[in-house]
Amino acid sequence: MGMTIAEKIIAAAAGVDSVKPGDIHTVKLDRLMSNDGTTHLTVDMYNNKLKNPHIADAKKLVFIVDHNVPSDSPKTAASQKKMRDFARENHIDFWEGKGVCHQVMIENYVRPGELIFGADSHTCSYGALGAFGTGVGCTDFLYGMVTGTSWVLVPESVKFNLVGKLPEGVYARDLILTIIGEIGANGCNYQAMEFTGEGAKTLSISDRMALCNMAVEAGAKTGIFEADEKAMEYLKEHGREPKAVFHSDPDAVYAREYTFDLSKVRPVVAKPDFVDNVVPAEETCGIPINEAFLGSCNNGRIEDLRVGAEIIKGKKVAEGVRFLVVPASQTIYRQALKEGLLDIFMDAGAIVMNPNCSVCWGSCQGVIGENEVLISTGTRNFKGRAGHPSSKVYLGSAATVTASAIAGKIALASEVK
Ligand SMILES: CC(C)[C@H](C(=O)O)[C@@H](O)C(=O)O
Ligand code: SF4
Repeated sequence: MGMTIAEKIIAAAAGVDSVKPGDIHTVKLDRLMSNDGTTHLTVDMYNNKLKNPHIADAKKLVFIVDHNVPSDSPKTAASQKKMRDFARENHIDFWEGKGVCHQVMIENYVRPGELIFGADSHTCSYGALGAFGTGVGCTDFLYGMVTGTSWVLVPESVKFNLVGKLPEGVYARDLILTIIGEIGANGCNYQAMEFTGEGAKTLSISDRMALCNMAVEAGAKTGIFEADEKAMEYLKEHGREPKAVFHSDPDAVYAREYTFDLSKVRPVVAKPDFVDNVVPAEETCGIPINEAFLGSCNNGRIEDLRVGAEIIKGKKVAEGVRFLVVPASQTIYRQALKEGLLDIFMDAGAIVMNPNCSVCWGSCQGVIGENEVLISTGTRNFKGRAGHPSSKVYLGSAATVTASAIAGKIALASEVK
């Protein structure tokens, strides 16, 4: 029986010829990533619960401080110190303030064909480069750290056949929100969302990241693209070689197949308090906002900043509105600086922040108050995600977020021209 890319990666990690959905395999992990959301808990378990604490292979571990950076309280400072000290003592790659973990991973580590566990739900982003990334809790992370292995229940794959090309002014962000709106927040529970077809080839690595990153918002175990020429080019630019390049077999079995015509996608917005509460952006136009956020591992890349800068150039952020612009990594920050994008944002009255999760995580920067409204390029709009339980989060593309910052209410880019 043929296998999908996801199945082939698991088979290789398990050292077997073939796997099928429902099998449970012990797998060798290529890499493990953990951030300041939970690493202190892992370190506590490591120090207090294990009889013989040791690390299988420190070279496979990456610790990244990105959620609350710079730290915002004595409590986070203490957790981060624990993480920092542990990384130093155990020779673990450590990043702090360099960017959102998934962006740092894609820029510096991820290789096609790898199996990567991250103590963060959006680890599924790594499928943009043809790797199988998935989120685990810190107990599973600890097991992987100590043994270098873990177990995987092979997921079914679901095929998303993409045809056509996204129209001008419509983005991968609109596409993934459209997909999630259609299939629902449980639409691909514990399945691998494989994005394929001619339309997939038209998408940049940044677009592919935006798609795979939000696979977990449809309940998926991972999101994945085949590593094609674009992925190889990205790897080359970043000085890396693939581990293995897998293609799905023509007779691979899928639980379901969907076709999405990219040319028919339009700007959409996910209304509070669920990511699948997706409507045409027009339906939300006019809703007053207090804050707009352009950033996160979903939409804080240079491509997104370019979209925002082009819209806001020569214009001003609406009075009384905070517009937070947060490049997803320092590399992106420097590039935006070089291209003059940060000047454009600052001239317009935006607040440009250091690379971090910012208000996507909602505990460090830009936290919103009672009954306030945020329009965001972050990943989630759950109740209280960005601050006060009565506050509301709308999710839209970089274009919609920037246009809304200018208008002071949810708006389409075409309205602020
Ligand atoms: C802090 C972390 C564990 C969490 C996640 O798992 O995704 C966060 O990144 C999020 O986006 O909600
Ligand atoms: S940017 Fe948002 S989704 Fe991404 S890791 Fe940070 S909090 Fe999670």
